[in-house]
Formats: sequence, structure tokens, C-alpha cells
Amino acid sequence: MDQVKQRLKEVGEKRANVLKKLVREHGDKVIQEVTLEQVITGMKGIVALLTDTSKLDPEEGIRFRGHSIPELREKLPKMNEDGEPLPEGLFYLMLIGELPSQSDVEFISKDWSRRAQGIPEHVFDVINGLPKSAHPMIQFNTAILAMSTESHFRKAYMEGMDKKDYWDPMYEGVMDLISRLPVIAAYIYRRVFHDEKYIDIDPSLDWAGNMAHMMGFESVEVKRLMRLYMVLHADHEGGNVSAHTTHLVGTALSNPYYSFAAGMNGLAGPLHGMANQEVMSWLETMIQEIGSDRPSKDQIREYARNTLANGRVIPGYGHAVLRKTDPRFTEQLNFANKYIPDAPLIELIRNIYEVVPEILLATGKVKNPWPNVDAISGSLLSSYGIKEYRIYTVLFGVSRALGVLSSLIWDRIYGQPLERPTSHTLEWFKEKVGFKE
Ligand SMILES: CC(=O)SCCNC(=O)CCNC(=O)[C@H](O)C(C)(C)COP(=O)(O)OP(=O)(O)OC[C@H]1O[C@@H](n2cnc3c(N)ncnc32)[C@H](O)[C@@H]1OP(=O)(O)O
Ligand SMILES: O=C([O-])CC(=O)C(=O)O
Repeated sequence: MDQVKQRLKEVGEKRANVLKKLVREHGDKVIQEVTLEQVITGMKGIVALLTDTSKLDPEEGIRFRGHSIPELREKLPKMNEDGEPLPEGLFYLMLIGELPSQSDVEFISKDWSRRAQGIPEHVFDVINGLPKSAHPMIQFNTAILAMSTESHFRKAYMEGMDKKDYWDPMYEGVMDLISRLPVIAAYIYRRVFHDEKYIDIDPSLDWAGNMAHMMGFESVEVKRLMRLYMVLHADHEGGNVSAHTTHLVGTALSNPYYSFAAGMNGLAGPLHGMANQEVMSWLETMIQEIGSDRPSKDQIREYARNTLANGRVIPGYGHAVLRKTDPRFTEQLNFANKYIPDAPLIELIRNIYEVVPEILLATGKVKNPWPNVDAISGSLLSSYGIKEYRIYTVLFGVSRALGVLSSLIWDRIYGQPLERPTSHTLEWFKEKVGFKE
């Protein structure tokens, strides 16, 4: 058994026993009251999931296994001192619950680059069967489903494996799947935007460095950006659309490919991960309409007000849980201010940040007027030369695999049962609260 799986087995057995005892001894305790409004407005604030990998605080933002993003940038292993933490280390932290050693990270890097070379040919045939004009998320999700022919989990289930051991083939499938996503994403990128001139994996590189390399970017700077991007988008507790969907589908004992593809279909929605692409279209139209790539603050104000007047949302702003600026936005802005302070798109993002929150506040209904992760990620990628913004949600998806698939392994360790909440008709809700029309 490899060193990561061995450690997972040890911590997994302990925590699964604790959960069993907790439910046995306290299963009947009331932990929350729920209002009618909460149910009808997207179940916001309703505690309904067990997720260990990360926790979101409305004011402070995300913490991965208790560590904030600035802490992680100090504590996680890096390639070199002024570089960004390696996503492999964040994966280890989310999966095991402990900070990794350099050797753990090196092990995962090597393991993933070995596993990445095992993608069957039919997966590329399936991608090639789609028109190049199909959105990259269509191609990405189709490829993920096509890879499920390789599922260890499905095979073990069919062979009658004891359910207490399900976590083991789930771990194998997850490691295969994560290792292969950069290859698939880069293949789609080169297919759609670079005349099918594909670039082979470099087994000496780390996971995110390889992603940049296979997309055609060899500079130290883009590799550093890719490591940051892959860390920042990895997880956002259990209730967001991509995480919750992956978990939900997994509770039917669907294999990791089915579960993750389902989550990615949710990420492809414009109110979730696709907002990173929406922001770029919004900026592009702004620049076109105003006729300058350096619009004034007054021009931005007017454009934003028009967006609202047309009944549309301002992409990259607002959040279902956060009530302050997303620290993932701040980290990217700090990165841009440090390395590319004069990039026109970054200047535009800084100006939008100064004027948009007050416009959203003035609506009187937006609960969070501050920017989220998507408000800047595309402008940062674009400023480094990754300008084809239809690929951005795919990059988000590659990163999101780290968190939601670690959680999927834990779902099987905990033996989480089928998720099946209750629904009611409008009549039931009316009667419940004594409503008269
Ligand atoms: C990685 C991520 O998923 S981060 C989020 C990415 N999505 C975006 O950036 C899209 C723009 N933002 C939004 O649409 C929302 O803020 C969401 C989807 C993120 C959160 O939605 P909710 O939790 O329902 O937000 P909230 O409770 O503040 O909504 C209240 C009202 O304000 C509106 N509102 C919220 N954010 C915005 C915005 N950025 N622009 C305009 N209106 C907004 C809502 O549409 C809603 O209007 P309604 O009552 O007429 O339906
Ligand atoms: O938490 C959410 O609902 C959305 C989000 O920011 C993410 O999933 O990264």
C-alpha cells in the first residue's frame, strides 16, 4: 500500500469510528431550526452535510482543514522559496487532515504523472467526435464520462466487494482521475485554440506545472500562476453546487467519474464556475461599448448600472455565503499587484472593485456586494497570455477535483448513506404555517 493510502487508512479508521459513536450516542439531538424562507431560497444556512476538507466563514473566507490561504502559502511545500505552494500538498492536507512533508508531495507528484499516462485512446476519440465549436466544458465532461470505463470502484462493486472496503477502489479511481484531468484539459485547449498541436506530458514536472506545459506555456511565471490558481479554486466547503452535486451523486454509489462529471455540469452554470467566463464577456462588451481598454470610473459606473437595469447580474460579484471580499480575490489581486501591476486588465479590475460594491448595495437586495474569486481570475490568466476565456471553467474544474474528490473518498470511509431529503407541495407549506390566501 502506498504511503498516502496507508496514512489515509489509519486516520480514516479512527474518524469513521468516532462518527459511528457520535451518531449512536447523540443522533437524536436537535442541532438547528429551519425557516420556511431558508427552504425556499436555496437552503441557505441549513446544516445538511458532513464535509471535512474545508470550511467557509462568511466574514473570513475559506479555511482548508483549519488553515487560511495566507497560512497555507507559508506552510505548504513549494518548488522554491519565492514560488507558490504545490497543489499536491493541498490535496494531501485535505485528504489526510495533516500538513504534508516534502516527501509526501514528491510522492503524489510522481504518482500522478505516472497515472496520467494511462488514459485510454477512446477518450481522445470521444473528444474528437465532438465539434471543435462545442464549449470546452462539454468536451471536458464528455471526456470524464468516457474515462469511467476505467473505474476501479465500479469493477470492485460488481465483483461484490464488502462495503467497508469501498474507500480503497474509490481512492485508486480518484488518484487516476485527478492525475488525468490536466492532460484532458490541455488536450481540449490545444484542440480548440491551437490547431490540434498537442504537447506531451513531461513526467519530471509537478501536476500544475505540467498543466501549463501541456497548454504550451513554458515560462516560470505561468507555471507559478497555475500553481496558485489550482490551490485557490480547490474547495469551498460542501454546500456549493459542484461539491454538493459530486457528493449527492456519489451517495448512489456512482463511480468517481460519474459523480465528478455531475459536479462539473453544475460548475458549468453561469452563477457558479462559469462566472469566470461571464466576467470576461462582461469586460469585453464594456471595453467595446466604451471604446477604450481603460474606461473611467464614471464609465464603469454607468455600464454596471445598465447591466442591472437590463435585469442581469454583475458577474464576479456577490456570494451565497461570503459577506466580505473573497480572500481568493484578494490573493489573486496581491499576486497581480506584485508581478504585473501595470497590466491594463488588472487596472480595470481594481477600478471596478472601487465602484461596483456601492452600486450593488444601492439595490437594497444584494446580500454581498463584494467580489468573489471569479471577478479577477480570468483577467489574471489573460494578462499572462491565456486569453481564450472559454477554457477558464475547465481550469476551475481541474482544480475543484482536488477538494470534491477528497471528500468523495471520505464519504466512502464514513459509509455515508444515500442522500434523500424530503420535498413537499405548496399546499403543505401553506398549511404548515397557517397561511390564508
Ligand atoms: C465560484 C462561485 O460560484 S462564486 C459565485 C459566482 N457567481 C457570480 O459571480 C454571479 C453573480 N452573482 C450572483 O448571481 C449571486 O450573487 C450568487 C448566485 C453568487 C449568490 O446568489 P444568492 O445567494 O441568491 O444572492 P443574494 O441572496 O444576495 O440575492 C439576492 C438578490 O440579489 C441579486 N444579486 C446577487 N448578486 C448579484 C449581482 N452580482 N448582480 C446583480 N444582482 C445580484 C440576486 O439575483 C437576487 O435578486 P432577486 O431577489 O431579484 O432574485
Ligand atoms: O461557495 C460557493 O457557493 C461558491 C464558490 O465560491 C465556490 O464553490 O468556490
